[in-house]
Amino acid sequence: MQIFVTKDYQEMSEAAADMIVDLVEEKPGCVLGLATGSTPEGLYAEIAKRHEAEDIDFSRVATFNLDEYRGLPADHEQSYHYFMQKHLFSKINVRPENTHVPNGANPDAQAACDAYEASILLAGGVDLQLLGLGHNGHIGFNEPAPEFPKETHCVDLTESTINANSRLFDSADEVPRQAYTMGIGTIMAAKQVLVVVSGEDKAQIVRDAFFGPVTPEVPASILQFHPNAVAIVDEAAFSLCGDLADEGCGCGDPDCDCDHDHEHGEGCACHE
Ligand SMILES: N[C@@H]1[C@@H](O)[C@H](O)[C@@H](COP(=O)(O)O)O[C@@H]1O
Repeated sequence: MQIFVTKDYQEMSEAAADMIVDLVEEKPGCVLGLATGSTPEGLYAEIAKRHEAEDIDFSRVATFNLDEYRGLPADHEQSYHYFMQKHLFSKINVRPENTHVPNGANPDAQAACDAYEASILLAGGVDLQLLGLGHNGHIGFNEPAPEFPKETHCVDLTESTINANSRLFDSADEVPRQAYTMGIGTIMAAKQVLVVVSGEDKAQIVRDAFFGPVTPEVPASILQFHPNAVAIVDEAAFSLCGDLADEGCGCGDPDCDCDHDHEHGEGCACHE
């Protein structure tokens, strides 16, 4: 796993948007796996800006979101359908029929999840899967568990996730208790994975997930085994990992040989 450390949230968002835009330019018919949460908002804004300024074409891109709350229809303001529409889909020229989010309005969990998994396979699999990181190490809505769930499935959300996500609802009581999410197997099948993490409140989980033992109790730790995983983490989120980086500026890249005498991202070999 390659870890790049950026000065702040804005620099993290720009670096992640660059990776996604580069892929779309190289492979106009690529399949993007997308994520929700506060962390990707900045990078979606950057992508929208690049689309506008440089006419980046998304008309052949297909997208698959990681997850959706069970029981929320697509037009519910807290649904992930709505989030994606607001932050990205309405701002780029992606075709609505090419955007996919699990169908939270389908009460038949097995049918909704099986159909979603099949549609990813039919599209040829995900080229690049974007991920945020939950405070307990969840990715998508794969919560800490005794084993790694493989395919898209229905999950019971943990109290900590319900509380963390209640900031977006009127109260914690309104947060759905279940969600449909890609499984860890679905995520690991993506050709490339890009995790974005920002903020001091994520510092402990960054250390546990990216440097600790690989265990389903920290679902994101499995990404250490992905053959092409990149994490872009801001300094605040990386602040408990400095002693674990092999050498150099603390970015975690073993090939980095910079000399600490500069700001992250400036003249540092690992940011080129
Ligand atoms: N299901 C989403 C995850 O996909 C996301 O990564 C996580 C972290 O969100 P944030 O970026 O707001 O911290 O929250 C939610 O639970």
